Amino acid sequence: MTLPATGLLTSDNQEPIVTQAKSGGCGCDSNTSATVERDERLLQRIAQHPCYSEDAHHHYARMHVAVAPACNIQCNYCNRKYDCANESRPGVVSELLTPEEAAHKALVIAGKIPQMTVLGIAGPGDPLANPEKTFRTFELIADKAPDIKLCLSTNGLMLTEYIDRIKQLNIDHVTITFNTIDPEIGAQIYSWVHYKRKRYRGVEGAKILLEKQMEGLQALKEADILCKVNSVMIPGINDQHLVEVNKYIRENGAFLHNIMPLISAPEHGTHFGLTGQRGPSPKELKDVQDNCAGNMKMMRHCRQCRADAVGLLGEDRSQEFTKDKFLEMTPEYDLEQRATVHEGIEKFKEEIKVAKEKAKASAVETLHATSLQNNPKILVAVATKGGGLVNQHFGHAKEFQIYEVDGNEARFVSHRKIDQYCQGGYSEEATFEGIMKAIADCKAVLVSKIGNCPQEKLQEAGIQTIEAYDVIEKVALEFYEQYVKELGK
Ligand SMILES: C[S@@+](CC[C@H](N)C(=O)[O-])C[C@H]1O[C@@H](n2cnc3c(N)ncnc32)[C@H](O)[C@@H]1O
Ligand code: SF4
Ligand code: SF4
Repeated sequence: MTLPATGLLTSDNQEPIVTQAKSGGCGCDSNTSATVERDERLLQRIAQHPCYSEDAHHHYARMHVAVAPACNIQCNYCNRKYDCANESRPGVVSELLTPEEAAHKALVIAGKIPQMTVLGIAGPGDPLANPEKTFRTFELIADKAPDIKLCLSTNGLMLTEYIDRIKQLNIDHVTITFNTIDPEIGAQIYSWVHYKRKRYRGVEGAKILLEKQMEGLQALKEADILCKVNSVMIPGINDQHLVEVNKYIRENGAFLHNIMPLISAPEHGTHFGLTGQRGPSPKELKDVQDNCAGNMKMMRHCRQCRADAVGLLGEDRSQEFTKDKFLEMTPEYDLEQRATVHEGIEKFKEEIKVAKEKAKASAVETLHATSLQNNPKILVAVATKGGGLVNQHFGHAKEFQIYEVDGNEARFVSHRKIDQYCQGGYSEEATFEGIMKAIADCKAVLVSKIGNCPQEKLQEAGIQTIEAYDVIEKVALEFYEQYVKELGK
């Protein structure tokens, strides 16, 4: 059965909505049950994928294996030669692996981090410009670890050539980077495209790439493979145009749109880094995401990971599994043990759902009881180590998750990286300034604990601190109740 890849997911940041099928006259509606079944199946396909499901990203981890060094195009924002072990950025990788090493690493990590459910190949180059290494890696892993979902991220140039192989290997999630649907704009983003042994530049190259990407998207739809589209937002080049890209991909079967900010610094040695092309501000990014969100589901929790990232999104454990370390480790992959861990996570997710619903009902009631005419929206910053909980000390956070809260819901909207406040007594003044900049538009910070000094400083800046160890949405909505009560006085 070929599923329509869109249509079920129209609400931003929601999991698939069970659509209301039109009821037939007899009251017994086979359409409804077919739709429910389809939605259920779709839910199952993404429920444990931290990138395709915002909800899953609190609980499940992914890993990338860096087996694909070569690329068949040159994007003006990419330089795979620059490496920094502490930096999390696409294309960055500390060491390349052979398929055998990658499979060994995957099995080691599947044992040590059983919540790791997805293995992706996302470079450092293009997986489909390195087909033998890519597919060999997938084959080895599919054979030994059948419960791990396979995923790949490509510029799309060679997608149609390998679609059968992708389908055969049961790769259920494919990402295409689609920065534009206009070759004139493409000419400003790609310096060359290498196709069928010839190098094309300018509009000619961008046109070939675009045609192949469009064909690739169609092929994924026909093969019933879930497709996420990445678009790098480049102010002054494609920022205004991304709504059109969004419309095109939505109409052509993409499941999810991930608009990511351009990362560009002179020291990265990219064309854009050297020409001073800036990336978007968080507000510019959110505005474009919001403009597209009416149309389709947007991904807002992407962390723009390294090509060898390991762990929950937002935590990078790649340095624990460098080649010298993981080659010494014996794989302890245990299918049953992993299934038990996943069952536990699913049960926990259910509990969180119940807590969220209760908090929501209470917030709606409180809002009604106030004299407020509107339903004000506020932002709160959350320190979390995962699990969908407020559970991290202010001083240990390396990022804050930002939730938009109103009287109906608390909704994840973005994450903001910060330098950790606790530096053992050094440069805390400087890091606090950075933190303030990152969360200046938030009304509260939700943390498991916070020291007196930063708490007072936040208060002076008009940001409240809430200490809690509980479900994020619950804490956020409880704060909201308190906030509207004050506002309504
Ligand atoms: C490193 S690429 C690997 C996969 C594949 N070659 C591709 O480009 O889709 C993974 C993602 O990172 C994005 N990316 C690479 N460099 C970037 C940068 N400097 N800023 C923002 N995104 C970047 C790419 O556009 C792509 O969506
Ligand atoms: S396609 Fe991917 S790997 Fe190739 S240059 Fe662009 S971002 Fe880099
Ligand atoms: S780069 Fe984004 S989509 Fe890819 S693994 Fe990281 S969070 Fe997921």
